[in-house]
Amino acid sequence: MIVILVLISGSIYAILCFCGLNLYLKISTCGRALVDFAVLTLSKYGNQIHCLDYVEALAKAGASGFTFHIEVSKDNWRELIQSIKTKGMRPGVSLKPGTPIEEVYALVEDENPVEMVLIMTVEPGFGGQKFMPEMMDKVRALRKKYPSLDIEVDGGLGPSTIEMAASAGANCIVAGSSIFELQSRLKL
Ligand SMILES: O=C(CO)[C@H](O)[C@H](O)COP(=O)(O)O
Repeated sequence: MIVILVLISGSIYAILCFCGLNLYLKISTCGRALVDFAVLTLSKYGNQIHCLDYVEALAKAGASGFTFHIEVSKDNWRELIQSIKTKGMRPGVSLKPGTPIEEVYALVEDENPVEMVLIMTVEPGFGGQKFMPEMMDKVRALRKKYPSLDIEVDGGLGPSTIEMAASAGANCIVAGSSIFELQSRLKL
């Protein structure tokens, strides 16, 4: 297993890579510990991932949010949301670029709903990919339907794309390369 930990301006980013699976932990220390966790289905092992297996460990580690991919949770998302909430974490659902936005509506409208939707604006796998502007249709559809929902976008976000995402209705972004590249430029 490879673990990469990076500290920038008080925020810790961790990436764990093992068995063909990448686990991304975003840890922010603004006020209280905040850890968002996403199981990304990038490899041939993707369909064998059981998100439920990770809930307890992440809660024990201090996570306050747990985001799972709908593509690997179609059969058990209700159980997963319940388990995440029982452990005191905030449930979120993520979807890959090829997954229609309609697939998350049931999770947002359920009596025990997710509290955040993460729209991948690149294929899950690695940083440095090109932002997919066509994903903004999903953001717009979601924002129109759910005015107060937290909508996060992840992939290729930076100074040239953030405005597109914000005006489509996203209120949270994940930025990797644009921050790290800036850091390296500042060190030169
Ligand atoms: O998790 C990802 C891909 O799987 C993200 O796209 C990544 O963490 C953000 O990086 P970047 O800003 O370089 O696109």
